[in-house]
Amino acid sequence: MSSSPVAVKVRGLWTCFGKRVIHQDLDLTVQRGEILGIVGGSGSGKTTFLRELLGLMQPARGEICILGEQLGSPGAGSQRCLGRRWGVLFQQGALFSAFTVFENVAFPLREIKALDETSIRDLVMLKLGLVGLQPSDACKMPSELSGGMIKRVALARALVMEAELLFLDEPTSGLDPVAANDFDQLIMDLKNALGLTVVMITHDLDSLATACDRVAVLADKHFLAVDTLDAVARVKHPFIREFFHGKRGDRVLNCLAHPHQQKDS
Ligand SMILES: Nc1ncnc2c1ncn2[C@@H]1O[C@H](COP(=O)(O)OP(=O)(O)OP(=O)(O)O)[C@@H](O)[C@H]1O
Repeated sequence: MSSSPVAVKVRGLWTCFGKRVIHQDLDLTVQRGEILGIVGGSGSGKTTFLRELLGLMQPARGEICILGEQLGSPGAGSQRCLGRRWGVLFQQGALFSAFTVFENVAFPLREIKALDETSIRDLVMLKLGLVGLQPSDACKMPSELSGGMIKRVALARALVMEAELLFLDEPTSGLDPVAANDFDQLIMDLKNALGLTVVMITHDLDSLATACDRVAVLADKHFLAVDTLDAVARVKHPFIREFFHGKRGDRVLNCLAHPHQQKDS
């Protein structure tokens, strides 16, 4: 296992669909133990970038190093093995609708065929508790769960292999503000308790302000800025002005600058 302080390193990454260039010479470094938020306009290539980080898609050019291992390089540990060190939470949770909560979370453990049923049961129940679900939720079907609970089950499944790194795609989408805030808090608690590194795609300004240590802004095929929210919001670019300085953006940034006033605003 690598002890590098860098969890994700991307260098000179180009993505093309036919002649269309989506990413041009992207560089990104994510430190271990940080929560990085990625924002960008619709179609800027956030999901495509995430797919490349997950090894689901090959970039046209460039290098991606995850937890010290270069994606696609022979002999650097199989991608399957590396996959066990990271977890993914897809936008809609992507639970198996015909499986109970317990079976959904147990699924990756059963796939590796290395644990007996008692160990699987103990691990699943531990992870359900970690994400704030009750033991009685284990036998529920996904159709019986709220949006927030579905995200929590998906998170438990992403963590069940003892992931060191979590990739989250729009984790708070579809949640009301209270559930979204609870979920952000859960991500921060897990980061602190488990030392997780988190890379999340999000449009949610509140998530960026409360949960993310740094923000990467993807626009015009590049990362325009990768910095704290405060610093990023000061970059002069039309996308940043529109995204961070609408009415809601200014409120969030104001709360960030004056946290003691947050309750009054
Ligand atoms: N398989 C594909 N073939 C061709 N073009 C694609 C393919 N996948 C994505 N694209 C194009 O690449 C661009 C980036 O898509 P992507 O889904 O990564 O954007 P995004 O930033 O995640 O957008 P959104 O926020 O709307 O989900 C889009 O213009 C999309 O149409």
